[in-house]
Amino acid sequence: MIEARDLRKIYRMGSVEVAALKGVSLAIDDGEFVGIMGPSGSGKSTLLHQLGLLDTPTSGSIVISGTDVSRLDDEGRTLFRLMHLGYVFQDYALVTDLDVLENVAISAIVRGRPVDECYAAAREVLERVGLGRRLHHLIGELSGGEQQRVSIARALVNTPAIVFADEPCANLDTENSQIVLDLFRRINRDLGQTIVMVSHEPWHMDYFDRIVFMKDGLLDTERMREEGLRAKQRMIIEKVD
Ligand SMILES: Nc1ncnc2c1ncn2[C@@H]1O[C@H](COP(=O)(O)OP(=O)(O)OP(=O)(O)O)[C@@H](O)[C@H]1O
Repeated sequence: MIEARDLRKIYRMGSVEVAALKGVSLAIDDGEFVGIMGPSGSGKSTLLHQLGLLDTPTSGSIVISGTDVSRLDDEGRTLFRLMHLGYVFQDYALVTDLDVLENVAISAIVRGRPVDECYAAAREVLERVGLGRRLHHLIGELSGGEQQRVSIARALVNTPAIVFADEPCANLDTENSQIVLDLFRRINRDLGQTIVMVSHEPWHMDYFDRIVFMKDGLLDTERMREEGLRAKQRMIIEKVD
């Protein structure tokens, strides 16, 4: 589904250069729920932004569903994002002048689908995230957790190949974070939705199929090996119990 090779990203600010990614290669399979974790400043968001075509790497290649997206021009990237990818951000990024249903439907409308079909799809996906009774509420009338569920519905309405989520629980309390994570887990299991999510909360680890640990702009392979062993041990202990 996603194959990234030797991704490097250097941010330049005047004469200062920050190497945020120093050669990251990874593959993500169809239907995986992958967490990107690691300390602050390790390059998690930068990696997500490159994989999600929200930014362009300094070098390296990314192939998504067989398309070498690193070769696309700006227009091609915009179109690819629109047709194949969905996004959930920590600040929800919803349109406050529109109601819940419109916020989700508009994402399908801009893709050129017939308007009736877009509203039907928006209703269906809002039911799925448990907001079927909030269709005509304005965004300001919803809790943070509900707003994040609207943005998840918006990300899903076009049945994207991959949903990218950058710290979607950063502004939520534990209870709402749990609701959002349970929802992601359910969407992943029921729809086979591929999800790539950045998080820095250790308790989120239980929700992911696999975790990509970052450290100082590189994959933290040592940590990944340790966590893999820990998971294996847990499985053995559960079997013995
Ligand atoms: N637009 C930018 N311009 C310059 N430097 C940047 C930019 N974005 C990120 N960086 C730098 O790149 C490095 C990686 O940042 P990134 O945001 O990817 O880390 P992160 O692991 O997501 O951190 P956090 O958990 O704090 O969000 C950091 O040193 C950061 O200061």
